[in-house]
Amino acid sequence: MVEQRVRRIGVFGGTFDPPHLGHLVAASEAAFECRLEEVVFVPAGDPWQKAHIKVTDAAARLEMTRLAIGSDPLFRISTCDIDREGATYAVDTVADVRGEYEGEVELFFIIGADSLENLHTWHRVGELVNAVKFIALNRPGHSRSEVDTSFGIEVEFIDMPAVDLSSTECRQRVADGQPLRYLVPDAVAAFIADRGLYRG
Ligand SMILES: Nc1ncnc2c1ncn2[C@@H]1O[C@H](COP(=O)(O)OP(=O)(O)OP(=O)(O)O)[C@@H](O)[C@H]1O
Ligand SMILES: O=C(O)c1ccc[n+]([C@@H]2O[C@H](COP(=O)([O-])O)[C@@H](O)[C@H]2O)c1
Repeated sequence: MVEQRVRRIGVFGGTFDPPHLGHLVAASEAAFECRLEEVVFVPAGDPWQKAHIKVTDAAARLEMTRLAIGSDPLFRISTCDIDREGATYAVDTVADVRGEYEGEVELFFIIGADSLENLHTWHRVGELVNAVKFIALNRPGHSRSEVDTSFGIEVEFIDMPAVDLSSTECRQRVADGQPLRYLVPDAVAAFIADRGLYRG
């Protein structure tokens, strides 16, 4: 009997408002270092921890994420978090993405060091850490030592070439009339310009 290989899949959730080169490098490095056969980008429907800031509508963030990954065969999108009603919880993301595959898959949640520091505040985090392993990426200003791994989380740290860039900075640059050239894929910059996003 031929033994079935367990597929190794990365789950990369984010608000992606907008997606930028930090996200793409993080996904690519995680896939390479952890031998993932696919990375699923999952734009958040309702990122509840960002309720205090204005978040661009989900359809536009989804379209920008589609444009950002382009035709890269390693990347795909899941709309599960946008399709689900209510606050977006990673524990639901992981269950829904698992349901998109037939057979056994091993899921790895890709996360920046800044988000990892807040993991203890996430909804039903005990269930989440039992359901997935984490791949954590360095982010300027955040160090591994600040991460609490005491609650049973399995995490592999990857040292990617540091990208000192955030979606906040991208939005601010547009508001200030500065270019996004080479900070986001060209197609994303064109979409932002066409739609007049982030102009303040
Ligand atoms: N430059 C980066 N390097 C490494 N990880 C990143 C980087 N930017 C974002 N991430 C990670 O990608 C995931 C999704 O991030 P998100 O979409 O919130 O982008 P962001 O740049 O952090 O946005 P914002 O500035 O609006 O908070 C998070 O796990 C975050 O830590
Ligand atoms: O599950 C939670 O409670 C939870 C709280 C905050 C963030 N997340 C997830 O973390 C990912 C990155 O979120 P963000 O807000 O940094 O873009 C995205 O998939 C979110 O749904 C999840």
